[in-house]
Amino acid sequence: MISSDRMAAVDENAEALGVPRKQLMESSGNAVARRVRDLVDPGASVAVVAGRGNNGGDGFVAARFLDDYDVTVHLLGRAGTIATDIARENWEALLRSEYDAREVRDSRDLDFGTPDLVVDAMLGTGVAGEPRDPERSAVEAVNATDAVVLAVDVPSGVDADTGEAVGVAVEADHVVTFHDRKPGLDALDADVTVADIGIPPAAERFVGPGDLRAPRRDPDSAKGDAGRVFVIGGGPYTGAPALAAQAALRAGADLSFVAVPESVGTPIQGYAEDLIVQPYEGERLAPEHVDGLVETATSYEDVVVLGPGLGTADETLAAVERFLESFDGRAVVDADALSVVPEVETDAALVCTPNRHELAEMGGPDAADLREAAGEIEAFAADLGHVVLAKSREDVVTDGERTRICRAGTPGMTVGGTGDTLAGVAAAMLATREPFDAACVAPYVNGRAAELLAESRGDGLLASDLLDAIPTAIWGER
Ligand SMILES: NC(=O)C1=CN([C@@H]2O[C@H](COP(=O)(O)OP(=O)(O)OC[C@H]3O[C@@H](n4cnc5c(N)ncnc54)[C@H](O)[C@@H]3O)[C@@H](O)[C@H]2O)[C@H](O)CC1
Ligand SMILES: [K+]
Repeated sequence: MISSDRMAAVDENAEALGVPRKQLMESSGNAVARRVRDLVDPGASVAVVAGRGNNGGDGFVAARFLDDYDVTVHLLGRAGTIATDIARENWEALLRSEYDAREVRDSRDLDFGTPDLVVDAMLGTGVAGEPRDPERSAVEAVNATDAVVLAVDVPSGVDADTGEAVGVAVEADHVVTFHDRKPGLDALDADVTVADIGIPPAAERFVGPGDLRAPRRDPDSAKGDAGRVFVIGGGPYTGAPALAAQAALRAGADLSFVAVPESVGTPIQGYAEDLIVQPYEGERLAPEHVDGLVETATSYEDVVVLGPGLGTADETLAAVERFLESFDGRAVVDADALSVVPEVETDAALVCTPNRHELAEMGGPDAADLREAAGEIEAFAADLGHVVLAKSREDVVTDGERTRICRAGTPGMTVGGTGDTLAGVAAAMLATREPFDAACVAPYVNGRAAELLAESRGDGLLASDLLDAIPTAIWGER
């Protein structure tokens, strides 16, 4: 089962893996034609009713695979308004080869005769709202025929995710959908087949550029803002919390707060004027600081980063435990704070970011090759009840049910501090995405940032160099 958002992401990932959309469209159209062959005999009359998006493009391709049928193609609207290059190219291919392909410039001119079969290629996953004319009239005309109706991907007017129709919708007898079932199709009274269109499994398994698409968290629950990040770190170390907090800003967070012992507040503020430093008394985090921190994080719905530079003093780890016991928001847990997670009962939604050694210390698999241990890491995350982003050359991201691999990055990233920037990016992503999504995208962004600097910095890369490259990794290349 695959949602339309995820499908669009996978589609873009496939393109980045060298399987362009036009090729997928060719396979889709071919699959539609094969289904036509199953349903009606050669010589039968087939009307392809096509919209101006890629759903229509699939219909144009299908026509080329049906030369032993009596095919007419009806484009709803003017060819000049075809929305995508690949659909337009396939339309023009029909014209050049003298297929019977017509523009329907006015819905009153809609006349596709009395075909044996109608291919509904009007609207697919790109539909927004109820079908407007000419699609609306065409949907009604299709429903009024006696023809067998074969819908491409999803019956026009039906929402692929919910199965609902806001206005009119095609009453399809058959649906050929692509790559994987769409959740909305289960509700339909139609026979559904799934066609393999040649999307490599890697497009789903590996995090890619498609995953960077618009945030998928419910905009209402995000309160319309890009999030405040609250880094709880520092004491024995000062660089780590500052890197995490700055990376969060570079990845789109609105505000970055750093709660640190007052002994290190001044140097940390000195690193960057963009940070809002909130000092608490003493030289390290201790249980007496926790109630105030929980209250701040909770009242502002901050995404917390817990761990960078905290150290391993007993009272600090007791404070981490106490924090997690009473916090019920979203947090990235990194570094020294990780060892506490398996011991604690928490209502918080956590993204844990262990490296290989920290993973083993948490009770996860002790493996030299994390990718090979992906199954065990998934089982560990299921047990833990939190998302695990296990960092290595190939990161393993899992919520205990789904597991993905992130291959982005460079050898230069073994330098200290890149884990801190990752934690900050993950927090910014967690402000606008679900935890698993955030955990998939964060190492991709951090790794892409390093890739962008590979030529200029090589093995001399510093974690602080990544800060500048993070925005380009997210927004620059799209
Ligand atoms: N990987 C894949 O799954 C592939 C899918 N393919 C097919 O592409 C469509 C989705 O194409 P897209 O261009 O995104 O959208 P649509 O064709 O569904 O529709 C967009 C088109 O329609 C107009 N429009 C939108 N809403 C309405 C409305 N309410 N009334 C009228 N018109 C509307 C909009 O302006 C656009 O012009 C997917 O379903 C598959 O069939 C590809 O083959 C590639 C691989
Ligand atoms: K359709």
